[in-house]
Amino acid sequence: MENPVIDLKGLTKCYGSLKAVDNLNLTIGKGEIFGLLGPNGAGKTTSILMMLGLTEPTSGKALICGVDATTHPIAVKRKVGYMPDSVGFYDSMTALENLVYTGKLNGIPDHEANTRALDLMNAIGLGAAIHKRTSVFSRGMKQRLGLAEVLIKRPEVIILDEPTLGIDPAGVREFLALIRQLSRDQGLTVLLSSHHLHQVQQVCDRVGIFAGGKMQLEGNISQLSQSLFAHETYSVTITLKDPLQSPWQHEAELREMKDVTQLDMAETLVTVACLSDITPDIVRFFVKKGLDITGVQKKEIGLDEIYQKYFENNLTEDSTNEKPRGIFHGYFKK
Ligand SMILES: Nc1ncnc2c1ncn2[C@@H]1O[C@H](COP(=O)(O)OP(=O)(O)OP(=O)(O)O)[C@@H](O)[C@H]1O
Repeated sequence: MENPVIDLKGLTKCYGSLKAVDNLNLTIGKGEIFGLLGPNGAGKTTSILMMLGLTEPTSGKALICGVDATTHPIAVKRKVGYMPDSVGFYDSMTALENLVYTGKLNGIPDHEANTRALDLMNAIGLGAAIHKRTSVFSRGMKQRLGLAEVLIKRPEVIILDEPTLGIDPAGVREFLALIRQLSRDQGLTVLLSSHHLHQVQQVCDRVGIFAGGKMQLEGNISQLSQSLFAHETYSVTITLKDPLQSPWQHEAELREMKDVTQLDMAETLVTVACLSDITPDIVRFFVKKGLDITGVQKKEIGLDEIYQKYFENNLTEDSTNEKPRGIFHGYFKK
């Protein structure tokens, strides 16, 4: 990748004999939204702290916009906005006052801080609450205001740690849409650490599964699913009005259809596992054979299945800092 915004080279952090982060190599490009996933204790926060220059690596480097986070932490802090999982405000101040104050702390002149704060309050959907004290803000409102505080210094990268924790589903959708819009419109690079697989899947261009201090899998959802579920990337279940006869005279023909890898038939249900989305071909097949279809259900392999399959195969539940046994280790690395 040319000129990555985040470039981690052999990043390692040891706490005594524990390797919390073990030789992490990762590049994230401008405007990319990268999702960092992993169980508790995997090493996500430690990695983020090293990227922010808040903790020193034992070895390796974290370059942010080309700047070494360890040797130039202040320069990196100017370029990066960090939102922790729980954000705090001065509760006796209004939302606008809090935001302007943060702007001034970042060296933005009064007038400019005020203009930026007002623009941001509207952009994050809190335009009607600018004069409300943050003590009466809901969790979702606080998270939005937290995002505005991160954005007021116009960072090139934002790092969000569990940003949607405690927000209701509608709020989560809006929050993620906002992140995506910022990334697309302004080329903002986003690193999002989360346990919420659906959310990560909705918003991230690329994801990494982190465990035992190492990046175990990395890629976009379709790369990960095709590699882990080589024979069942999609599955289509057809419900028929009447049960099929056994043996069914057209079974061999359906099995031989392009990209079909597996077929299960039970009474009125036919499930076809396939390598690409051939739902229309499958439906056409049944209609041509004169069979009445009452339902079509398509299932795509998502991040939930990828995550589950990875950990089913590699880790036991309570072994968060053990080395995975590694049958997929290195599989998806570029
Ligand atoms: N200051 C510290 N001193 C000693 N060990 C630490 C320290 N900080 C983190 N660790 C250990 O390093 C490992 C990685 O922790 P880290 O907080 O980075 O994980 P995480 O992936 O962010 O977990 P979570 O999802 O629970 O936030 C854990 O085993 C943790 O106990």
